[in-house]
Amino acid sequence: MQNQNNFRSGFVALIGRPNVGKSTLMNYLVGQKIAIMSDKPQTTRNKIRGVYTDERGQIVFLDTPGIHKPHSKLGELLVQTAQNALDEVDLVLFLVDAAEGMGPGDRFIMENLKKVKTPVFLVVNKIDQVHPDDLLPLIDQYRRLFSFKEVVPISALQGNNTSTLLELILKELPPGPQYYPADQVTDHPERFIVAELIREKVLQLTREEIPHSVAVVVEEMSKRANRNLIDIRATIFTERPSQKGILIGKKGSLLKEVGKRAREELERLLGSQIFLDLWVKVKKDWRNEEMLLRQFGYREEE
Ligand SMILES: Nc1nc2c(ncn2[C@@H]2O[C@H](COP(=O)(O)OP(=O)(O)OP(=O)(O)O)[C@@H](O)[C@H]2O)c(=O)[nH]1
Repeated sequence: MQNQNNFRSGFVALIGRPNVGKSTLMNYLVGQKIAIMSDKPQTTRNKIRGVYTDERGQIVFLDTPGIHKPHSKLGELLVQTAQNALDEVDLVLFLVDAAEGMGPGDRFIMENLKKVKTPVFLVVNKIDQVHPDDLLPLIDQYRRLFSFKEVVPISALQGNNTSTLLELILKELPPGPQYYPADQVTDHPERFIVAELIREKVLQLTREEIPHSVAVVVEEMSKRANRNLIDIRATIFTERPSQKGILIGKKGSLLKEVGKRAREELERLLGSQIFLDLWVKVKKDWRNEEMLLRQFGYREEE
């Protein structure tokens, strides 16, 4: 039984330029291979979470979209989301890349952070790639521009100093409840990737018959206790009933094929057995409604 009085919990936003290692850190801390890592920037575009739990407390990580200068209405929405997220959390982790050094993107983020009241930790990642002598001058550079509550150098890839980071985070969080069961995979980064992957299979199999406006929402994603199996329930939204018919196909054959291809690829990607439950629904004019945009994960238009 956890001691309710000492148990701490709260929400922590992870921010940083693309490629600084946010997903790697989340994966390391949460202990599962969840977010897809890649060398391509902007793989994690929407607001997503990982949950870390131990006997001391629970940290709910919000992997906010990168704060960058917006180019479209949806882009603005994205930056606004990031900004709102930062105001609502208990702590902000600002991740930077020790090997890359400080860039204009970092300065832009620090300018935005000045508008936020939440305490900020500077997390200097990829220290395995720099000489220790170069670390202090780099940290000084950041410190001159912003007043950080803590500065923690780490290697998310190798796990160096990550336990210190956890300790400092937990110290910063208020006493609170356990929001999520310890073994639940919920609202994880891969939801977005799962949705994108299903959408890709739909487009591959339907060609011109289904327009690119088709949207996929992952409604539920949970890991079965003590088993390497993830249950995923997802809905494919089309604009017209006729498209729904096409997507389902004769006796459900097309939908079945979409599900089969998506499942096989997801199993490879996530290294886990997948039970995929796919639905098709008609949602008229979803593109025009902001509410639905939210639901669909603030996806930026190509
Ligand atoms: N050497 C080294 N490489 C790292 C470390 N952390 C992350 N990387 C690498 O940096 C690259 C980007 O890492 P991600 O975790 O995908 O970065 P991200 O910040 O989540 O990127 P976006 O999702 O695009 O915003 C990957 O190739 C990682 O393997 C680290 O501590 N050391």
